Amino acid sequence: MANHDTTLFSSLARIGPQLRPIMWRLIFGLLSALAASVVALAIPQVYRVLVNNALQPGNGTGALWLGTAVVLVLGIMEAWLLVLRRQLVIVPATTVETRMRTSFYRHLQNLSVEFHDRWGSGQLLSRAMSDLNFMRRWMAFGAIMLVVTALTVAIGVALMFSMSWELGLIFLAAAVPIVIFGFTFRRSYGQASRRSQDQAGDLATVVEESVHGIRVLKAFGRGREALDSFAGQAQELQATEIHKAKSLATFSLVVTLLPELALAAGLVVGILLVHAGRLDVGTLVAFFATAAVVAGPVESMGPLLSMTLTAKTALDRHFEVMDAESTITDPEEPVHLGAVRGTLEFRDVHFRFPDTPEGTADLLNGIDLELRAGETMALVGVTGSGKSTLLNLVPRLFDPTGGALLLDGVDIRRIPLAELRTHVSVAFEDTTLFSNSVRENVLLGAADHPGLSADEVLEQALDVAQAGFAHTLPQGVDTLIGEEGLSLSGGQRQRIALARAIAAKPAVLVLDDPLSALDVNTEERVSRRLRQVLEGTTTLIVAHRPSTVAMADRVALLQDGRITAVGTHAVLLAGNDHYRYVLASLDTEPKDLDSGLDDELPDDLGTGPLPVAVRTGAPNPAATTSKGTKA
Ligand SMILES: Nc1ncnc2c1ncn2[C@@H]1O[C@H](COP(=O)(O)OP(=O)(O)OP(=O)(O)O)[C@@H](O)[C@H]1O
Repeated sequence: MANHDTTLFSSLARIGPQLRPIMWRLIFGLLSALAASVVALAIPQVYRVLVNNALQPGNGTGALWLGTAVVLVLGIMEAWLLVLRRQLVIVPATTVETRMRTSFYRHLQNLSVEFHDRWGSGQLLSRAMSDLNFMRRWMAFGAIMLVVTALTVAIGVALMFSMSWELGLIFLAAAVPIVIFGFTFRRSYGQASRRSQDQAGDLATVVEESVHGIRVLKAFGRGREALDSFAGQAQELQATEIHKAKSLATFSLVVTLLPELALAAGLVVGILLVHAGRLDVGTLVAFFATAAVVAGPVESMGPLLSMTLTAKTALDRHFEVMDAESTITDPEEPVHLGAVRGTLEFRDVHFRFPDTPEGTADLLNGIDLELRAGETMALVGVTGSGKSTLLNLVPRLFDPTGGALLLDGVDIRRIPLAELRTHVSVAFEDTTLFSNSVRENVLLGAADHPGLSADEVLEQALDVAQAGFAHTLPQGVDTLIGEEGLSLSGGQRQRIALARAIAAKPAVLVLDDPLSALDVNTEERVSRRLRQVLEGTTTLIVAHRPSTVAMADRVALLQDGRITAVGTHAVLLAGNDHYRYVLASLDTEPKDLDSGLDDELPDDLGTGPLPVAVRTGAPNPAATTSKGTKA
């Protein structure tokens, strides 16, 4: 996944296309910083004239005042040019950062579940936030100052040579070890920088996971162990940071000390040259004033180089993600379904996870299953048999490694992804709610429905999922829920997630044990309403409880990667030993008892104006029309 062997220039060059729109402002920023340096270098030349002429005995004070005024004006110009650099680059640099962050986020959305299974969330978080922050600071300051510093040093050294080649040589001699040391510093600091950014990403993952799982950690009293493990990782990061700081300190020592030594040696040689009459005092003063101006940029070489190496690492890390290609892509020659009937066929479907060891049979090893339009099919199998995985294939969260899934006879890989996902709606057992209102969570996947307002769709979905409790929340359906909002019980969360799947009014509904956290009474009511709504919607539902199985028209038995039996509950119960065995092992109690007393809604609400057809096995014209419109 990670390519750590990129060169500094090849890595930094990758930001080129992002910079193109703001290139002119960056160039002007660079020119103003350069002009500030040139102005700073011009000031010593005024000293030279002052010392050689104005300060000579017998000369008037007029030249002294003029010289002082010129130095003052130059000083003000230098300060103004530095402010101008900031103003020129700050907006474009933050614009590039924002653009890159947004496209990073868009790319994350497009990457397959398989990618997200492999990457820690903290690694992605740190790449989206701190790495792009490093990159922006380098772009707005580091890159410009590195060029300006190099040019200032070059111009300053040329000026110093023009004043005295002997003294110039002394300073050049000091530069050689700095350059050699700079190369070794670059390599070792670059590696440490990479290590530290990766470790920071891992640490962010640990924080994210433990905040997410705080209840489990507390309940099992594992807070101490989690803290110890975190502290261990934090110390590793600290060690890397200390290593970085030490290495930067050594480099800074060299780049500060050598010019200082050169300055001392230059002072001795300079005075000897003045004594020998080969150098005038004004030039000697100007030489050392120039050396003082050049010393600043030379000393800033260390921090600037380290900033550049950190930016290189940040860009490498950014592009590692941006270069990852989604394995689940839109078809090159898409087929648009139009009105969807909702037949779903698994044809010799195979699936294995990429990390499955060689020689192991496929998890799904030749699934053949056909769901008729409008049919409710329960999927039953022992735990770990691959039921959830099979469900994930329907909205193409994973693609089969062999065989095909067909919706209305069309391979789903030939249907544009966005279109497929308007036809297929999902509710997972592990419910994810976003930090939004109930309304936004439920209407997340709901498209426009002819003749129905968003509020009506919301009400119907909440009603079917028996999620009327939402109206009793402090701000009703506008109450903020999810991670940063009100905490809901497991059963309440499940019902909101179920309402979300229903509100999308899909042709195919995929439900992964959606009622597992409900108490028996609520489950019974939800099941009854679901049965009414699901008429006309092809539904594949993983069942862990006999009551869920009872909702289905037919049951499919998943065994050893294959569908070994399909039939009604009664027929399978009478004639299939494995089915009886699986059923006997299914839960009869909810995993997270949710009393359901919070929403004692009348049971006889009727089906309301939901566009459902009477169950005939035939397609539901109303539902089909709305889906056709979405397509
Ligand atoms: N992302 C993944 N990478 C690798 N293996 C996985 C991944 N997700 C699931 N598995 C493995 O695939 C197998 C089937 O998992 P799956 O969740 O589909 O089973 P299931 O029948 O739904 O189980 P349950 O009834 O317990 O929910 C398990 O052995 C699981 O460890």
